[in-house]
Amino acid sequence: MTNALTCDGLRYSFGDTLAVAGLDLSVTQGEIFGLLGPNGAGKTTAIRCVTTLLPVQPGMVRVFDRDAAEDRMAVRRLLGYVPQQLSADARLTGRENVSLFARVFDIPRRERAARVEQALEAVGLTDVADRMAATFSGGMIRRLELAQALVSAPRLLMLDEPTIGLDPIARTSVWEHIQAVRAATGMTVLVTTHYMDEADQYCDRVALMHQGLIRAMGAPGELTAELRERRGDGSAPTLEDVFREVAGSGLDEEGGKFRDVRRTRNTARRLG
Ligand SMILES: Nc1ncnc2c1ncn2[C@@H]1O[C@H](COP(=O)(O)OP(=O)(O)OP(=O)(O)O)[C@@H](O)[C@H]1O
Repeated sequence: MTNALTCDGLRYSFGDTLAVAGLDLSVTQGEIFGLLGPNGAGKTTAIRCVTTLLPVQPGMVRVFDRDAAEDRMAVRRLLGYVPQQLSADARLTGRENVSLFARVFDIPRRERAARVEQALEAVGLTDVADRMAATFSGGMIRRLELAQALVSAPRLLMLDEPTIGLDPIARTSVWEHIQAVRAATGMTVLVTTHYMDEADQYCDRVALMHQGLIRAMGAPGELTAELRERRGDGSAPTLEDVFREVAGSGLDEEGGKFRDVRRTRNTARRLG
């Protein structure tokens, strides 16, 4: 079966900073795959390379067997992307925001209204679709952004820190909608997060990324079981413990550079 996404030695530098240092990754069709790591690990840069927003060399990124360097437009048509920074317009209603994306994606006029309704329904926003987005809670805004991405019926949906800054109830709701959409459509989902507990609960497989490289990859249960075996002391390690072992530090101590933390905090503040 064709992989939804293959990265083969993906590298990307900003000047002297090697943000992604040779990433090898395969995401199977239909899975929810988590790219995990602290601020500054290179997750967003890797995602931007896949979306074709950052240029890559031929052979480094393939989406459903289309090369991101050689077949950029075909790759873009297969993708949905919800960036970490907010992308909904507060002065438009929920429905207007999704309609705007339907026009941007060039969905034929006669299908547009139905596709917008489907997308709003998929994220549970039908009843509030005529309210201004400015009145939405942080969790509702995240779900609205999910609807914006879903309206084009992408085959690979990429979400950058979809639950950052949300309260636990809103986080659960965002994840449940992601799972429901996957179940209904068979869509593949690639999600970045630094919340290990969420990844453990909702992702089929995860890759733990640190300083531009993947340090461990597998189903969360497999990774923790392997560590339990290595330790052999009967303790029940978490994914956070696996990360600590492969990266030499926990996520909290890691911290990231000032600009990475500032960006995360800005997103969290605007949603909170
Ligand atoms: N536009 C940029 N210019 C210069 N350096 C950058 C830029 N974007 C990212 N970097 C650097 O590249 C590295 C990887 O950053 P990236 O944003 O990909 O990490 P991340 O894992 O997504 O973190 P976050 O959780 O903060 O989004 C960091 O060292 C970061 O400072």
